[in-house]
Amino acid sequence: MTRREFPKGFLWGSATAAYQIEGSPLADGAGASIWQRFSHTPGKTVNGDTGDIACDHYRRYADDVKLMRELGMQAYRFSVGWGRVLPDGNGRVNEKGLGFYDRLVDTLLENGIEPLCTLYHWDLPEALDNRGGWLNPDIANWFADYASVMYRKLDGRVKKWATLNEPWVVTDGGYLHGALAPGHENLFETPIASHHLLRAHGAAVKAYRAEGKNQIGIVVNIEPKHPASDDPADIAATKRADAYMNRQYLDPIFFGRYPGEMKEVFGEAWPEWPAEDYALIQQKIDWLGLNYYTRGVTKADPKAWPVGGRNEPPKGAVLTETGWELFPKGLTDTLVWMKERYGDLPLYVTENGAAMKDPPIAGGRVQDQHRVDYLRTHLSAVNDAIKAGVDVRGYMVWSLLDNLEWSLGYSKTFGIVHVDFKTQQRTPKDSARFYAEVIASNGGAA
Ligand SMILES: OC[C@@H]1[C@@H](O)[C@H](O)[C@@H](O)c2[nH]c(CCc3ccccc3)c[n+]21
Repeated sequence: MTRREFPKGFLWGSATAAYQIEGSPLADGAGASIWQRFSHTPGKTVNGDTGDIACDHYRRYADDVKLMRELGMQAYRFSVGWGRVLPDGNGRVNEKGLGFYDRLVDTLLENGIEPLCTLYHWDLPEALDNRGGWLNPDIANWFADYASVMYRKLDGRVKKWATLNEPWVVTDGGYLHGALAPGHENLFETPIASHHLLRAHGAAVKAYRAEGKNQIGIVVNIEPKHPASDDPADIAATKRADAYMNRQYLDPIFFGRYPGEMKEVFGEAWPEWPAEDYALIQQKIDWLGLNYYTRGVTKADPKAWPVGGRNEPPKGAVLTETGWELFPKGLTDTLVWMKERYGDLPLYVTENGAAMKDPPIAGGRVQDQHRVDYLRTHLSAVNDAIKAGVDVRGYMVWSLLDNLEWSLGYSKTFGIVHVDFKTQQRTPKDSARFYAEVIASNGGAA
């Protein structure tokens, strides 16, 4: 194994999201989310799986934090269920819901683990969706008011905030293709939801500047896009795919404008927005989170709506269980690209991991060598970006636990810790043991 030096103080942790692990979606006065409704809608998730129980983390959080400590975790990226704290989405605060996150943060700190808090990881309160949700311009204020409740309660103990997790997935999955909650398939709604997500992000950052004393950023998913061939149609489709996924959200935040290709992608469905929106969206942020899993290879295809290009991994590509090509170099390239395009602000890899066909537990072990190999190659890729001068400050593996993989239910497992959903028994996989060594050696074991 080659020794890989990571900077002193590099932050090693794991990531999860509320609806994917907590269970107890309506406990203690919590308001239902759009994922509660979506997962209970027949046909929307594999096997009709829901987050009713998930990893039962709402009740088992103390044991899960103990497990993080045993693995040597230094940080934990979690998300807050908006509806748990504000059952109607705005207005009255549910103290019991807020109390869960208060206790979770204290338990993390007591175990020497830094909490990183994501305010929105896809589980919009149903009550707000009933008022238009991300299609209602008022949501920027609803989100900022909710964010302020969380800042007042947790800021100081939480020193790194993220407003949104992956606005691209929220809109592409939830408003364009309908694969994710709230399940809309509407070309005209999609850019409106995107724009309101960005305005909500800006409003929450602005609210943070009024009362927060630490750092706030945003988490985006980025896939480097490569043309399937040097056919000009493939190259043009690749540019559109890159704009649509990789630049659509960070360009407005850093440059106050959308990529020029967006008009091509959405055509008559692409709206114009007033200058004051861009001023709100362009609030200065302190750090950027990158969720990296794979690259995209784009083949021109007029039927592949709305980009006019479909993803086509090359022949012979090795794929994970979710069909994503193993391409660790894309992680290096993306980190370098983010620094070069958006500036030298602190970057965190806020998600990286893989769904693999894990072998069954045998003798208390899950020998997930494929996942160990995935982590090793991607950690090496992070190290290459650091050596290239990128200010990468931490890495959160996705995910701590096997959990509800959204519409794919429990059929796909990303955890470094196996969860038996019948008994709720946690079993660290070989990848957890490997990751514990990586942390203990500050990357040396990678
Ligand atoms: O799919 C694995 C994880 C999810 O479980 C996380 O909640 C989510 O933040 C997340 N994002 C991505 C990459 C973007 C993506 C998500 C879903 C489908 C296709 C691409 C992968 N993941």
